[in-house]
Amino acid sequence: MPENPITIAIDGPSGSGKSSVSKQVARELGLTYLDTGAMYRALTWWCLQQGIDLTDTQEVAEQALTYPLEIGTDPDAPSIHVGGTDVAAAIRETALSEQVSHIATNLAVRATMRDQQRQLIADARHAGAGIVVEGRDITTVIAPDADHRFLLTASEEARLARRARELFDTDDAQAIAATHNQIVRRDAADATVSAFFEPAPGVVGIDTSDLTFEQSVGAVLDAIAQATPTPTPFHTPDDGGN
Ligand SMILES: Nc1ncnc2c1ncn2[C@@H]1O[C@H](COP(=O)(O)OP(=O)(O)OP(=O)(O)O)[C@@H](O)[C@H]1O
Ligand SMILES: Nc1ccn([C@H]2C[C@H](O)[C@@H](COP(=O)(O)O)O2)c(=O)n1
Repeated sequence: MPENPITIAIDGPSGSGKSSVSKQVARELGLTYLDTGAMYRALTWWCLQQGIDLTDTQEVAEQALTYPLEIGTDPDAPSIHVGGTDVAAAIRETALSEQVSHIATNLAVRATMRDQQRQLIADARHAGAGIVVEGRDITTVIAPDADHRFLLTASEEARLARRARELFDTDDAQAIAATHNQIVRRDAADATVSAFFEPAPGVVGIDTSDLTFEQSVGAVLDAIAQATPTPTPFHTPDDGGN
């Protein structure tokens, strides 16, 4: 268990690779992993289940305070339940992805999510575990004091192709067109409340457009290694420096 558990914050637009890269970085460094986007998705699922109008900002904000979320932080088995129901698959469905921005642009919801996410990070640290946290506002709002902060980017073309391949197993023109709402339209809405296209000062930007997945993970790990000072051996004044 690390004595001084680190926090690694990773942001980026849709399809930049932040979820898959963050999970792998957490595995390789033996850290826990928090997918904050899953929390917005889970609240969306819950509100839809309750028949709540997602544009009713006050009602949705009240649900954010009380919805029965349980989120696991094991990068090998990230789990998410709402009211005891496993929602891991349901929150990735296209229909839900196309509605989650109603929730993510609700400023009262964001304030509640900020408190909940900071508490989850604090819980991990108190348990002696480091954590990789990914989303849209982790480097800037949730954990601006994180030990390492990254913004993963990729060209729109690369991001559309990745998501099309994930959803349809092909990146032909029809698949790209069907993916447009989930990437371009959603990012445009989400970018009205968070800045995730350009790295904030002090945040390391990594363009993954022309990288393989493994190279993206390597770029993050290399940057962490370079920024981590190697301990210098301790010498007493009379040991001659040996
Ligand atoms: N160079 C790369 N870096 C990261 N992921 C890549 C790369 N090349 C291809 N991929 C693939 O692209 C997909 C990226 O999906 P991922 O869910 O990680 O993105 P995301 O940024 O978290 O998107 P969203 O915010 O919509 O969930 C994965 O299937 C991943 O394997
Ligand atoms: N810190 C965060 C995390 C996510 N969001 C928004 C952006 C998306 O519309 C939605 C789902 O995120 P994804 O699973 O696609 O990463 O939640 C946000 O605003 N802030």
